[in-house]
Amino acid sequence: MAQYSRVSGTVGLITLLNPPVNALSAAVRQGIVDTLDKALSDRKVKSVVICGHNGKFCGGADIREFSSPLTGPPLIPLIQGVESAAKPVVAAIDGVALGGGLELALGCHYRIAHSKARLGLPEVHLGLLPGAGGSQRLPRLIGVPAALDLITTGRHVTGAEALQLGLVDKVTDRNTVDEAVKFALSVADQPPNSRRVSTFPCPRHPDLDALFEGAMQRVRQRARGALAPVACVQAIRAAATLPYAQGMERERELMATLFTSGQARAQQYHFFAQRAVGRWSMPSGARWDTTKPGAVHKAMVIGLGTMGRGISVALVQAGVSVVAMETNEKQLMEAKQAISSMLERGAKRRGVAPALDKIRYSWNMEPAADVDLVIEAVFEDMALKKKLFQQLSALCKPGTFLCSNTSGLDVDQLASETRHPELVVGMHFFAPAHVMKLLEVVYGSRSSPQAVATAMELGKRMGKVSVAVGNCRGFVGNRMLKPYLEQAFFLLEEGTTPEFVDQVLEEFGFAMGVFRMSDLSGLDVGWRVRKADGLLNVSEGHSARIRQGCRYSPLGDLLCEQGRFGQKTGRGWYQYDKPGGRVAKPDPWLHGFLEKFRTQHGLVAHRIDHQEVLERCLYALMNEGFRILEDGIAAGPEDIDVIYVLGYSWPPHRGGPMFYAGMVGLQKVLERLEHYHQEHPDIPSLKPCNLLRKLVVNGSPPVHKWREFLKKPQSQL
Ligand SMILES: CCCCCCCCCCCCC/C=C/C(=O)SCCNC(=O)CCNC(=O)[C@H](O)C(C)(C)COP(=O)(O)OP(=O)(O)OC[C@H]1O[C@@H](n2cnc3c(N)ncnc32)[C@H](O)[C@@H]1OP(=O)(O)O
Repeated sequence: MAQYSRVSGTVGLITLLNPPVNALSAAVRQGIVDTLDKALSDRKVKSVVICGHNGKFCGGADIREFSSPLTGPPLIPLIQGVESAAKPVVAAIDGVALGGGLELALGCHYRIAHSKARLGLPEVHLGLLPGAGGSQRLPRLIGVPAALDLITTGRHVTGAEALQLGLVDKVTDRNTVDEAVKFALSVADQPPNSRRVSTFPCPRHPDLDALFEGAMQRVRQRARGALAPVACVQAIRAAATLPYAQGMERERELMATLFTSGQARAQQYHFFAQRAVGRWSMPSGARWDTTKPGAVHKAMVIGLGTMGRGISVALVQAGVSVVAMETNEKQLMEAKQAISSMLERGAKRRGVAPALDKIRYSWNMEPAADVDLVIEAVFEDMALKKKLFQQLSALCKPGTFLCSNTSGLDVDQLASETRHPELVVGMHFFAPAHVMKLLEVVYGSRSSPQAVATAMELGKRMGKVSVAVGNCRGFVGNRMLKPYLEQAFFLLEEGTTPEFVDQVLEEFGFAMGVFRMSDLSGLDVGWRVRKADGLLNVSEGHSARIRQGCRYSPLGDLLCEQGRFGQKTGRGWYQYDKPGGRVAKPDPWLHGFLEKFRTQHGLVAHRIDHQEVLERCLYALMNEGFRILEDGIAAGPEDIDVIYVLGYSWPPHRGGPMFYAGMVGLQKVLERLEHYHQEHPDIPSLKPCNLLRKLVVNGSPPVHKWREFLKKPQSQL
């Protein structure tokens, strides 16, 4: 709804009221129509201010309403009504003005913003475009290049940047509504005719064709296969080339296509899933809303390789004092330099001073005695980590949380080395740790709810989306990755090439196909893990393609034996112009090697098509996701999907693997898995999991109902 009052004698004040972000629900839209009517018909009112309750202007259209038939006054004519008002209307922008919220402000005749307010048109992240006139008014106000940037990236700008762009008329550090009222008094006598943005000509640009071509190329590269960014560019092109009314018609057409698309549904699901994972629970019955996190003022990071450096930066940027530790003095010095420059670059980007005084460096463990939390980020070696946890347990003050940045080792084993296993959790960061938004928080069988709450909260302070998951090999993300990688290797054995597999996966929307990714992260990483797992030993009398009773592809191991570790050695699944080179080129040597391998093992290459690559890689991965749900390692499909989109570059417009399984149809996923498992009975990951069967038997319910089919955890509280 919206509240109305008259202030300072002649200013009609409309306050949007819909906590927490004053989204433009049907009731709010009706409220605006009614209160604007009141203000315009009140003779004592000379000008109008629109603001939001509780320091937030407006978070945009109410996204929850998009999944049911639209009711209440539509937004486009409402904003048109504001713009055509005969009395000056001023938007007082505090907190946020996003999406429809900013579009409403663009319909006002003046915009006054707090310097720290955040303004933006983030609809592209919801699979939409700014469809309430935003795509037509913004370029008219700030020019085509700036509008292209804001609308296609969905990025937020501060009030200060908005002023530079010409998006707002004034910024203030004082009370925004008071300032807006003063401003409204000052313009009360000025007819708003010349202030209607829809009547502005779009600022000219010397080479529109080149500008739009470049923009189209960028969006297609950034989000392969996503419809919304392309539609955003098309809508802005309409603003630049057509009269306003025709531009609005084009905006409406493009929006109608997006609005009902599966991609929009997927991206809106992802929006709410990111928020839902914050409401975590553990099998013990412990929950986010009944557990208080411990205070973390000071933390220690042990091991300053790539991960440790990124974690240290993320902690410092979150305001935590850090002791960064590394035993090797040379590495410690290198790390210090690298961390300082990362902090300086980050501070420059955010327009603040670098908090270099928040971090100190140590080559020994002694400072651990005085910290609230330790994150170890040493080499992925269980024996090494165990020893470290023993030492920490003896050294730390009572109550210090001990966290491991392991990407898949057993958290319970680490906890069992300590005197207080309840204080131990996994904090699995993703590289680069100061950039990537995902954090897997891994609870072991003895982790206390408070330890989990502390890690979850710390992740949030670092600007991450934290997902609580159970303890198993690889946790959620890496456990699901295993069958996906395996399928890709098997497909090579059976007849295809790394280029074709990557092309299919990239067309699906992954930023990088599986082989390019493997070259980037280094083939030796998985090789070392397989060695530790005893997978490199061929049992006597058995084929090299069977290990531990299941089908196994030795291809990755054979490449490693040749020193082909990927980009860093200049050779891997592809060839590069030099070690460290980034441009992957098909490698005739590898094609020959694959042929030789097939001959050696009596394999006859067959034609593998696009569908088979996609289905075998993705359905095997989804199948493992269903197993993870069945095992209670993830509390719900949203947790898995958020992990995959934020940590494994699953395309957001496909929602995540579990959401995508629902989009494809669970029946179809089951049938195809059955088909492939029949063809390859020696690949257990292709055997459809029971939960998938159970969901299909129960009519393939939508993803938000799957939790009803999961085993209920037994509360032990
Ligand atoms: C037949 C077909 C016809 C088709 C034609 C159709 C034409 C239709 C025309 C309609 C035109 C509409 C055009 C406008 C579109 C939009 O405006 S889309 C929305 C754009 N806005 C956003 O994307 C902003 C989303 N929100 C945020 O980014 C953040 O929430 C925030 C505002 C920056 C606040 O962040 P923070 O303080 O961290 O809080 P959160 O935890 O994120 O949010 C708190 C709760 O509020 C919920 N929420 C936030 N925004 C919205 C929203 N816009 N709608 C609904 N709900 C919202 C959020 O989910 C949190 O709640 P919980 O999920 O319960 O935790």
